[in-house]
Amino acid sequence: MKILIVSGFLGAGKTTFIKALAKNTGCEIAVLENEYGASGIDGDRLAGALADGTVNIWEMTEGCICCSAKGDFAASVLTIANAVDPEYLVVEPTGVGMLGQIIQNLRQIEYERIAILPAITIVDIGSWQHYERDFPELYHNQIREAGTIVLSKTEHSSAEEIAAVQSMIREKNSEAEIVTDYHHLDPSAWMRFLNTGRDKKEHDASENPEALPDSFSLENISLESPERLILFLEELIRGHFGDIIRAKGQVPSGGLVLEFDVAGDRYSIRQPEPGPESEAEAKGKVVFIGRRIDKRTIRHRFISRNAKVKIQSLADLSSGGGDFSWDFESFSS
Ligand SMILES: Nc1nc2c(ncn2[C@@H]2O[C@H](COP(=O)(O)OP(=O)(O)OP(=O)(O)O)[C@@H](O)[C@H]2O)c(=O)[nH]1
Repeated sequence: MKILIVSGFLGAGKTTFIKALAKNTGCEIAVLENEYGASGIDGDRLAGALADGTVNIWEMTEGCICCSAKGDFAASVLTIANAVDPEYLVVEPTGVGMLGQIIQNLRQIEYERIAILPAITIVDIGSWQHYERDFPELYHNQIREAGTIVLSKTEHSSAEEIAAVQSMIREKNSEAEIVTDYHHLDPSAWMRFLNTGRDKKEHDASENPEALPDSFSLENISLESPERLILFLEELIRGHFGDIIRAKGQVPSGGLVLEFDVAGDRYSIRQPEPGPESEAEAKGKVVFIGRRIDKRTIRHRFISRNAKVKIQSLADLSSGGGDFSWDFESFSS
């Protein structure tokens, strides 16, 4: 089993890239997601996009895979190797995972049958300056420790914008291959992400990230109509609910189930690709990551039936604790 880590900051485009990788290589791929907050959002999106069932997906929501003190991550990878043994295991850390620590954790279980490939880091061309300024330790760690850097959201970027981000990357990592437009790669070129041979780089697991944001999630919620969702997201990107860096989810809205994403200061809404869960069964699940999140106001914007609320301090999560959840009634009292 070969392990490929696809890292990148919150909302950079990791899940989108993994979908494209699975489709374009046609290889047997399993995915291990480290998610925060409401479970199943990325898993549902991958399952919907790859509905033919050729990909196995697991989620770990109760801990950070950077944390070497907890053996859960390495143990989960070993279990997948022993029980399923896919040709490739793609690991998607949370956007606030320290890449050097994740690779060092995996080193403990590397042997002839488990090979770690050089990691990929996705860099969002529209947000790198902002995130590099606010989270330099974390951001630079993800760039320094990667073997390949893939730029995302470059469709409307100028040559100067691409050159500027390339020069920032080169200062931190002079050896990584930089892929500037993965959406237009030849099908044969996709295999180079998987045919790289083992990772030979030295990795630094000693670094610690700066204070991390918190996460707040709600499940079993809905909205009256699609218009309500638009109004809510407009308020969100204007900062009405705190300093939200990333939000995503799916919400039954009137007669439709809608999927939304907020990354940086932009939002998008779409209908989910058909997956294993039918529209009628689809439950509302939303997660917000940021600082000073106005949880009460957010909660009041949604209609809730036995809503499940979960709050995680991502900083505590990195050291293996700080995760708690309770039902809607006890939250309101
Ligand atoms: N235009 C454009 N949008 C993209 C691209 N990659 C990702 N996106 C959009 O960016 C948003 C976030 O993408 P995801 O793939 O969910 O990002 P992620 O890194 O997996 O997010 P987290 O796991 O929450 O950190 C979604 O709305 C995607 O459709 C890209 O290359 N171009």
